[in-house]
Amino acid sequence: MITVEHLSKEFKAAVPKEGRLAGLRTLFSRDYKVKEAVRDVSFTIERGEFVGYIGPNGAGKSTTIKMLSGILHPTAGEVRIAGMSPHRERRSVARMLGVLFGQRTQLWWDLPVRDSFDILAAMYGVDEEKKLRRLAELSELLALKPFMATPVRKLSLGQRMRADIAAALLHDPDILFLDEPTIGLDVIAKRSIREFLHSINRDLGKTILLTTHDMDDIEKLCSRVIVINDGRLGFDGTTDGLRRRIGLPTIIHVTYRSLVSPLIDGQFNPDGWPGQTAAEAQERQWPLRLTASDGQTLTVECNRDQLSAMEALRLLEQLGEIEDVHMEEPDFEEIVHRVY
Ligand SMILES: Nc1ncnc2c1ncn2[C@@H]1O[C@H](COP(=O)(O)OP(=O)(O)OP(=O)(O)O)[C@@H](O)[C@H]1O
Repeated sequence: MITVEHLSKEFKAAVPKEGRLAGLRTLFSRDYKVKEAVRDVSFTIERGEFVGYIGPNGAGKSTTIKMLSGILHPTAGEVRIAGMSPHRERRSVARMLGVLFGQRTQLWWDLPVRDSFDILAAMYGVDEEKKLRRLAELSELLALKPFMATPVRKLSLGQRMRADIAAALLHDPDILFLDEPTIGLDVIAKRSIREFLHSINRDLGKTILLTTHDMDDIEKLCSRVIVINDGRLGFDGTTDGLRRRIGLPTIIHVTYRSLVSPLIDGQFNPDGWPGQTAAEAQERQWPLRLTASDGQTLTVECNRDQLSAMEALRLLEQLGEIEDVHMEEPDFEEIVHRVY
């Protein structure tokens, strides 16, 4: 559905001058600094995928989305949307795309929301009957009714974002590019937008590329994540794959009814685990690391790359009769920070 091959974008910016009339001299200067915002990025996205496109500030996310939607022309490389170039076949591609930049509205600030929808429908060639049907559906799903007659400047941020999402979907595009659709929203507004996005992906098969700094959005919505850092692609795979690659341990708290003490000096018995071979014990290849012991409760770290949760539990069972188990998966935000 979306193919990106060796995509790069350079920006030229005038080097600022200092001293008298600095602004004017910068304006007429021929000294440029080149910023490589996106460098040799390649990926493909299949129909119906929900992909997170993440990276730290200034990584090149918005620049990529602008190239994917034909707003910016790449310095090198190619983008294909359903086989078409968003730059050369802009009109045809625009019909397939809905784009949202959460930081900027595409609605008319002083006009009632309804009027903005009318203008957008006319721009996209959506006929009256289809427009009314789409608006009725979107208004129901995104609860737009109470503020359809309100000028955009008077909307709350959550209302404005819902109106902007409706605007991006008015012409029923197959693909959505969403740049920070939950920025600045409270927990409830975020949840309602997340649920809406999840349902249009799952039930209507919309292909979605989502850029956000909110790792909860990514974890809850995206099966796949692409990480970009300093313009370069750093990771492309599943969210689980990202967890495995970073290898932060799962923390397991086990409370025993009676503990067959595996501990000597606060460490696991160096003679090995029950069930461990002598050779494994000798090499001290402990599959779990003990981080705390408090009476009947042990806290251990388990590297899920080496050991599944079931295997870890089977081992822990051999130390005594288990009363309760609590597992803490590594925080996704923490994982992502390690990739940045
Ligand atoms: N029009 C422009 N002219 C010059 N430099 C630009 C321009 N647009 C973006 N840049 C630079 O390109 C780099 C990537 O910017 P981009 O907006 O794509 O990052 P981003 O990943 O979306 O960041 P953020 O998360 O902060 O929105 C930044 O260093 C930015 O300053």
